[in-house]
This record gives sequence, structure tokens and C-alpha cells, in this order.
Amino acid sequence: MAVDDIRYRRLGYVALTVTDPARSMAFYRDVVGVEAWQGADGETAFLRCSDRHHDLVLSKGRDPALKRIGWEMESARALNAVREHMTSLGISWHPVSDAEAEMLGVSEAIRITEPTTGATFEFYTQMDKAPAPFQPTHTQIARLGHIVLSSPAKTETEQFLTDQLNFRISDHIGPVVTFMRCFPNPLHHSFGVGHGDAAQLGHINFMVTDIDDIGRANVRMKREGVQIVYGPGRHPTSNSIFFYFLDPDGITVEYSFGMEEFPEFDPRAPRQFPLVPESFDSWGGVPETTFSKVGSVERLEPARSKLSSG
Ligand SMILES: CC(C)c1ccc(C(=O)O)c(O)c1O
Ligand SMILES: [Fe+2]
Repeated sequence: MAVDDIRYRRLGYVALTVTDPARSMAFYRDVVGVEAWQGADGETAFLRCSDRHHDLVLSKGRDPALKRIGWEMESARALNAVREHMTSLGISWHPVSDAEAEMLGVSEAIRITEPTTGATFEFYTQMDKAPAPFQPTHTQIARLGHIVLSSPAKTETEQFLTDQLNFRISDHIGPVVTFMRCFPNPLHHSFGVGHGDAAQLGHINFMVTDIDDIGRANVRMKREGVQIVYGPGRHPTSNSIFFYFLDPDGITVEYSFGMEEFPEFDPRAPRQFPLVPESFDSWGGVPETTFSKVGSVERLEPARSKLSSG
């Protein structure tokens, strides 16, 4: 099998560490507009904005952090291609235990440490369906859209994701940010990588289906005393209208409306945008200093990083 056999269905889910799961659960439910419930272990909170088991998982920790990123693969063959390719590179992978996979509602899951950021990437073939369709409340959230990390070795992160994990580059802004899609998922980006002194969480994104969701969020966040850190504005890269705010731990969350989609065959070439504020916001806005400042990248325990034969 080759790298081309590593094919994705979508960004599956993001697991975050938060300092007060009950507070975050209430925030994501009431202010962001996702469904939230507590896991059977009484410690994990699950959030969903789709018809799948979950889109976000929150666990308690001392500091806010990115715990892992889950990627839903197109098939068992695609998952096998990850396993085989990582093994050929000498990169450790390990299966998620049956008990944890059951708790997460995923089948055939494996994890690696992405070598350039230390972030945990999980790959799985399927996630259980939720017992009922997602019922949006005040905001028509369509899906978990993307995650952006900063990397101290941005070029290497880009290379690892494209050359070894079959992501495709959609656009760059100067040398500082690159947007990538998990091929052949059509969304302009499911993953972004920015240049940083250390690996860090930049933001998580929810895609909304109505421009009014952005306008209403602007009013709601102000009313609720939520810190707005960028926007509303328009990203010329994906052509989306954006709005960023902070969750109770200071993690940056984005709503965006609209996004370019790519065909699998004959996509346009990646573009290089100049490093000017208008490449981030064509309406001329600039972010607050608190934008993308919170969220370390949690590493898997050392004991879990042994090469596994599956
Ligand atoms: C300001 C950040 C890094 C950014 C820039 C552009 C897009 C986009 O094109 O959609 C984003 O989603 C971003 O988060
Ligand atoms: Fe974004």
C-alpha cells in the first residue's frame, strides 16, 4: 500500500483538556450551541453538532490543552495504509483499547504522535451514530470544521502531513500559516498549521450554515460577557465569514460561514497570499492579543509510544 491509499472521510473529533469540564460543558452547550452530556465515567464530557457519537471530548486537567485529533478514515483499507506506512517509517502506533474505543464509539482506532508537533493523531474507520439527529438550538452548526495548531517546525509539519499522511495544501499566507485538507475531503482545510515558538493549539472551528448565525453570535457573546477576539470578518483564503471568541479556559473558538470546496480531481493549485492583515481579514480587522494564546499540546505517555505490531 502507498501513501495515496491513506484517504480520509473527515476531521472526526477533537479531544481537549479543560480545567473545569462542567463549566466548559455548559459553555459549549448554552453559548456555542452543541449538545453536551457526561460520559459513563463521570469525568469525560461529550459534545456533538452532528449525527455521530461526538465531535468534541472534554477531559479534566490542570491546564487547558489539545489532547488529540481524531481522523475518520474512508475505509479499513485506508486505516491499514496508515498502519503500514507508519511502520515503514519507524513511527510508533498503538491501538486504542477496546474499552476506550467503546467509550468513544469508534471502531478500529490507532494513535500516533505526530513527530513535528508532538500532537496525538487518532485514525479510525467508523464512529457510532448518535441515537437521534442533532437538534441545533440558537445556532445552525453544520459540523466541526477544522483545527489549527502552531508548530516550531512548520515546514516539517507541512511535509509530514502532505508526504506521509496524504493531506493536500490549499493555501499559504506568507511563511506563517498553511491550510490543508484531509484528502479527498473537499473542505478547503480541516487542518491549519501556523509558525510558532512551540507546538500549541491555535483554535477549533465550527462551521455554521447561516450568515445570521454569525450576526447573532456577535450579539450573544457580548450579552454573555464572552471575549470576542477577532471578527466578524472575511478570510480571503477559504472565502469564509468568521467570528472568534474565547471559551472559559481562554481557548480560541471560531464560527465560520461558507468555505471553498475542492474537487478530488484537477483541483486548483495552492495559492500564496502575502503576509499582510488583509490576507487574514479582507475587511481589515486585526485579532486581539488574546487570540490563539491558550492550549498546550499534550503528549501521549511515554509508555504508549512503543512500536506496536497491532
Ligand atoms: C486567522 C487564522 C489563522 C485563519 C485564517 C484563514 C482561515 C480561512 O481561510 O478559513 C481560517 O479559518 C483561519 O482560522
Ligand atoms: Fe480557522
